Amino acid sequence: MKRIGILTAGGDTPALNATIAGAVERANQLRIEVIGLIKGYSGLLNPEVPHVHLNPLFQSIPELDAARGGTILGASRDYVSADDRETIERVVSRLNRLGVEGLICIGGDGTLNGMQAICESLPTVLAPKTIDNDLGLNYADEPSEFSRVPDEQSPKGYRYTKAEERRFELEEMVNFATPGYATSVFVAAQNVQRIRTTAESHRRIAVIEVMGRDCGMIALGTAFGQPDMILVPEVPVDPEAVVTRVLEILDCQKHAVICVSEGIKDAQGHNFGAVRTVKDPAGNIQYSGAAEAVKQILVEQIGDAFFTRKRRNESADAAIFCRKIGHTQRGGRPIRFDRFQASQLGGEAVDLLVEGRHNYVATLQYRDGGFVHEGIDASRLRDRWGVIHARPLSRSFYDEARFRPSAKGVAYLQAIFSDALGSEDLEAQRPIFDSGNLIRPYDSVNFHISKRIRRLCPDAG
Ligand SMILES: Nc1ncnc2c1ncn2[C@@H]1O[C@H](COP(=O)(O)OP(=O)(O)O)[C@@H](O)[C@H]1O
Ligand SMILES: O=P(O)(O)OC[C@H]1O[C@](O)(COP(=O)(O)O)[C@@H](O)[C@@H]1O
Repeated sequence: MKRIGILTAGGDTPALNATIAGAVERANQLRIEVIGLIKGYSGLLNPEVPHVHLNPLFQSIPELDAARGGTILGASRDYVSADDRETIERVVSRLNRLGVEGLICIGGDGTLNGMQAICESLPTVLAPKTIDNDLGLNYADEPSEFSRVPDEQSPKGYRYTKAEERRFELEEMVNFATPGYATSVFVAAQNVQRIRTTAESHRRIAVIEVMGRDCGMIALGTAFGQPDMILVPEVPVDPEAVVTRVLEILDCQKHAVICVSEGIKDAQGHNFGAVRTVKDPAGNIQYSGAAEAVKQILVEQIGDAFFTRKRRNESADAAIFCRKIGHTQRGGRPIRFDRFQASQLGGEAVDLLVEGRHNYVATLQYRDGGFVHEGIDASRLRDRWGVIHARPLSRSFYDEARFRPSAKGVAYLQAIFSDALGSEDLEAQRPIFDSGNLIRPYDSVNFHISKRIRRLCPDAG
């Protein structure tokens, strides 16, 4: 194999450049050229296929820095339909014209679905990414637990349901954690800590919303910031139980911090917040307002009198505030766990292509108290209809009565985070007060990369 392509698709994470850097480093050792494809699948759909040679003379370009968040290649959510054979053939012929003999897609479950269309014509490997940590399986036979049930509300006329999960050991998990997750938990947990002291001083209730779509992994990880309660999408939220617990907490500490995952649901499966369909045939939806919905319940159930009687704010509305951590969870420098594991998985993806694997996934496995990297056939992640489902947070990781991680959840988090941060991560915070920041404009990597971008002469059509 002389030349491979690499792209980053889906929502970005802080660890994408680390994965690219790891892949390029391994390719340098093997003397393979790496062509970076700009803006995910969008670049492949563009007849000019904007691209960058990432390792001229088998040396990484200086813009590629594993410690820099985001992706120097850009990312998008453009859809590649497996049914549109004409477009797929054009995409493959463009990659052939570029001399690309194998493709690494850095992405999550959506990216893997998109990759399926190409893998029949070109060897492809997925290097995982997603802050949501929903790419993988809790145990190998999990896909067989999904069934289809009729649903008139759904455009397809059906939806998927999952049987009760079985007991499993942590070592059975397929893709234990995904690069990007650790940094987002680091950011979210720090935010929880920061919001805590102001809620405490002013005797208020803070409702903090974190990302994750329908997976409560990020919310679970915020336990490191010691919120009083965590609400996750996998466990239906019972408003009465939430109010009771909040009152108990207020009774002993006069304030409360609640962390809610953006996708939390009630017993009927309805989302607490608003669900907005985005123009993405992949079916991605955007959640918003889960924290506000929880606040509303508390305002109505606890009422103004409770707060005024205790001279804690003039109303329930004033006493309860919401904060959405938002895209700060996806941005900035990756912490050591993400930098290291992302680079390793990037390298593993190159090795898998060189071994001649088609449609494979480079995964992180937990074995004997440490991590190993392993290639698996992507079909292992599919159910009997060929669908890849987002991995849910295992209910065994969550203590429903205490709204906290269970003992098993604690063991899972410890495995990832006990050595996740390096002293260099703390040192990297120092330059924030560099007085040069006050006078120098931001030096955008896009500006430098755009000088390196090359294009194919557009093909017919
Ligand atoms: N079933 C599918 N078929 C083709 N392309 C898909 C499919 N699902 C997702 N994609 C595409 O893969 C890319 C990444 O998907 P997305 O869901 O945004 O992120 P992630 O890979 O993190 O799950 C997007 O460009 C999306 O349009
Ligand atoms: O950037 P957008 O389009 O607002 O997307 C927000 C979504 O992206 C994520 O950060 C990551 O999603 P993907 O890994 O599926 O790309 C979700 O947690 C969140 O719901």
